[in-house]
Amino acid sequence: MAEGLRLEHVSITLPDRRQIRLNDAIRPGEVLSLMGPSGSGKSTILSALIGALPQEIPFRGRIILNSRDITMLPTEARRIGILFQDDLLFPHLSVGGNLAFGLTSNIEGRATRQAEVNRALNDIGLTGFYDRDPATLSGGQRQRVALARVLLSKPQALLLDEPFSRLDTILRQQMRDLVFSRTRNLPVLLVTHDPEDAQAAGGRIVRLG
Ligand SMILES: Nc1ncnc2c1ncn2[C@@H]1O[C@H](COP(=O)(O)OP(=O)(O)OP(=O)(O)O)[C@@H](O)[C@H]1O
Repeated sequence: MAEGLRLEHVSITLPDRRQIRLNDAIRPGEVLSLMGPSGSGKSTILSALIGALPQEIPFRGRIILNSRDITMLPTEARRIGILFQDDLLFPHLSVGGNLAFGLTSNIEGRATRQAEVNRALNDIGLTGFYDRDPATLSGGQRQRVALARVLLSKPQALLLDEPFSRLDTILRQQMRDLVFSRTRNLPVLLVTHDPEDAQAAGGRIVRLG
């Protein structure tokens, strides 16, 4: 398989000497759910994938994204997006300003950037939110903005780190639908404690620990 995210013979040794081993591939449009008890190494795997593993945690194996070996690349060159439980927005910028922030280097011209951000906001049901102060957003709206931000960065793979766990039941369902419908062309790795998240994702489940 050339397209997608491959973890080839990945082995990570945790500080207490436990080993995590993964040899798997996620196709574009597939969601692989990673489950396991607290401390089993789920966040450590995400750190390894984005290239942010602490020096003291040894990593072996290769990470291949769309045929490109990204194992040794710095975080910003990997083209992997990540959505967290609690995404932080710059408080001194508007919602639109936050979203435009990451675009400055690759899209020329203020009007073009603004149009691109407005398209992204429309796409996630936040039409007219460009000038809003992030402090006035609800938890669900913040998660939508975080989703728009990660999609605007045009990742080739997406990691989801418990992105639904702070939301109430109804919002959670809506956010799952939104995330999975907007990421159909990407390989997605979902870290979750919630079996319902994994069920909604509809893909395979890998258990750690
Ligand atoms: N930088 C570090 N220094 C020391 N220990 C670490 C470091 N990073 C992770 N660990 C340890 O590695 C183990 C795995 O942690 P990790 O955060 O990956 O687990 P997790 O499955 O994501 O847990 P949770 O579900 O609680 O988020 C834990 O025992 C943790 O204490």
